Amino acid sequence: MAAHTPDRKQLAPGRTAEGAPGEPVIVFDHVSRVFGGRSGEVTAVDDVSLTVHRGEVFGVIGFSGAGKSTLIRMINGLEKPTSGTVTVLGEEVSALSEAKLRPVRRRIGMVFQQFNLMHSRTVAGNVNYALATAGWPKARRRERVAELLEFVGLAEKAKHYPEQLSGGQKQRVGIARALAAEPEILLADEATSALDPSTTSEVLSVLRRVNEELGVTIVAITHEMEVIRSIADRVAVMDAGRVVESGRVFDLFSRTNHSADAASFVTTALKDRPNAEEVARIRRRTDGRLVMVSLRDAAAVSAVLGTAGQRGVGFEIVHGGVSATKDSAYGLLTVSLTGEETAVEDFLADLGRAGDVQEVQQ
Ligand SMILES: Nc1ncnc2c1ncn2[C@@H]1O[C@H](COP(=O)(O)OP(=O)(O)OP(=O)(O)O)[C@@H](O)[C@H]1O
Repeated sequence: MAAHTPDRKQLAPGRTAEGAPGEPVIVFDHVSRVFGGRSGEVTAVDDVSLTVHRGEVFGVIGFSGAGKSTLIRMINGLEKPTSGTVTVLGEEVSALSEAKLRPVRRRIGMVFQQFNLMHSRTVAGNVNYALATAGWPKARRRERVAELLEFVGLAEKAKHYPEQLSGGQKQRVGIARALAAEPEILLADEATSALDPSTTSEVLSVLRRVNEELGVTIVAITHEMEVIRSIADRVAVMDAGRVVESGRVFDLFSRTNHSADAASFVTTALKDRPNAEEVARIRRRTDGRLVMVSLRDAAAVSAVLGTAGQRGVGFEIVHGGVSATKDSAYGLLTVSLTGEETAVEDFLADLGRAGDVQEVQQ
């Protein structure tokens, strides 16, 4: 991609050498969006403040209706806040007229759940059209189209029409088109929600390369935990318009003490936590004390579990799972502990130093 991107390194350097995030590129400051309707008002986004830094992949996750689409649409000015400000690449987009928004929008690409390709144009034609719209001179477009299709692995499909492609291939064309004019930010609106699991991973790996190789900042909204797990650095969990939890992906997945609002989403989405029905089933066959232990440091937790026998504590792993995020493995085990109360207390204190421990309440 170097041919037309001589200043790409200065433009979008991604993280610094030390791994610290770049400067803020998207800032939501106390943003609310209220829609009026016949059946009353809906607060789609409710007092959201968050910052996305250059070079990161920021995920926004939540159930349908949580306000994710409204939030992402405010980044490129397709939606305006009712109150608060949205600043993107240094411009307060929430205050800009359509005409003044145009140059900012050129620096932001977008991919959609339903791909939104033009069916009467070939794959190359779709990408070329985006370049033409962005004002690229004809002489430079052909080479740029080839470069983009090469990047998304579809060089040999240039002359095909969208209907001849699989869902994953269509979305890769969507990504090539979104990257055409060298955006600094890419917005992905449920980019993999229409795809099956294998094509989802193919598209996610292209998005990861867009971030890592081109240094493009990505905001991905999704209801799929898998998307967050595999590409995001940080995540905000939305519920009823509010951000109920945010932070590094690993921290969110490995924590047991979620706020009440976030807990309902997180426990539903993460299968390593027993739901109420599973807890009831476990309780029927064990009368031990049930605790959830996060494996932030699996070796440390294993070392403590290994001392159980000699301390007179019996333990059984009754539920759990270990998965990989973008950076590392995390896991959550539910164990049933039996033995003298003081021995169990003592053991739990050590376990709490190795991991994050929470008593199962239900
Ligand atoms: N233009 C609109 N007019 C009225 N209400 C709207 C409008 N857009 C969104 N809403 C309402 O705002 C709330 C949040 O919707 P939004 O689409 O942002 O959520 P979401 O998390 O993206 O959900 P989904 O994945 O289903 O799109 C919903 O209650 C929705 O009905």
